Amino acid sequence: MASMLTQFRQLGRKIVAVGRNYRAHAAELGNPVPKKPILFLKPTSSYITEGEKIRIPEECSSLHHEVELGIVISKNGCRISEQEAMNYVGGYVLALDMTARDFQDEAKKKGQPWSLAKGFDTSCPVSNFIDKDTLSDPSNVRLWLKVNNAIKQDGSTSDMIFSIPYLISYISKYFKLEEGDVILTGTPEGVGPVSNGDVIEAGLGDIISMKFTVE
Ligand SMILES: O=C([O-])CC(=O)C(=O)O
Ligand SMILES: [Mg+2]
Repeated sequence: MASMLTQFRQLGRKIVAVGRNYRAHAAELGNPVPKKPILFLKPTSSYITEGEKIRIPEECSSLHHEVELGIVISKNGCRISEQEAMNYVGGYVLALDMTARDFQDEAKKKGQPWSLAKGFDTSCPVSNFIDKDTLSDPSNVRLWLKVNNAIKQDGSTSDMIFSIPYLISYISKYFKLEEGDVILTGTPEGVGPVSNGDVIEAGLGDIISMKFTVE
């Protein structure tokens, strides 16, 4: 189970993240609903696994949690059709797209990239690898997140604007997808700040849960 995770870390494959894929999350930050997927990359050096701590980046005053379903790609492909897309899914991973919201707000205002806001060390905590068969319907699964035991995010992947097959097809028009790549599919509403000492617990239905401490 964990071997695939170790493998995608060692391969150093890319993390392609999708922004604003849930209407309610776009709305809560005052952003328009996108007509096309918004894509950004996180470096593989941002991965951490349970036992490692989330570190608030230097000079960040608003570190936000975003719980997301991650798709792990099983084979290389370009220009994958929507019909073929699910054949490229090797499994799933529960992920946090930790975001330095103040950095992102500043970047948005200045028309600058989000790399620092989204790609700093420890910004991509992930669960153990989830086998494809364990998650029979990725298009309808609960995503939840608690901070210090208080529920903050409680959504369903059924509210995604762009479906998993659509995202795989769209992304692969521009980026070659490779074995071990991870696609982060966006966060539902309820994002918010965390502080030093907070414990973040997140889960995918009752299939998997994970815990990370902010330090
Ligand atoms: O920072 C944002 O709001 C965009 C994003 O990653 C998401 O919607 O998951
Ligand atoms: Mg996100």
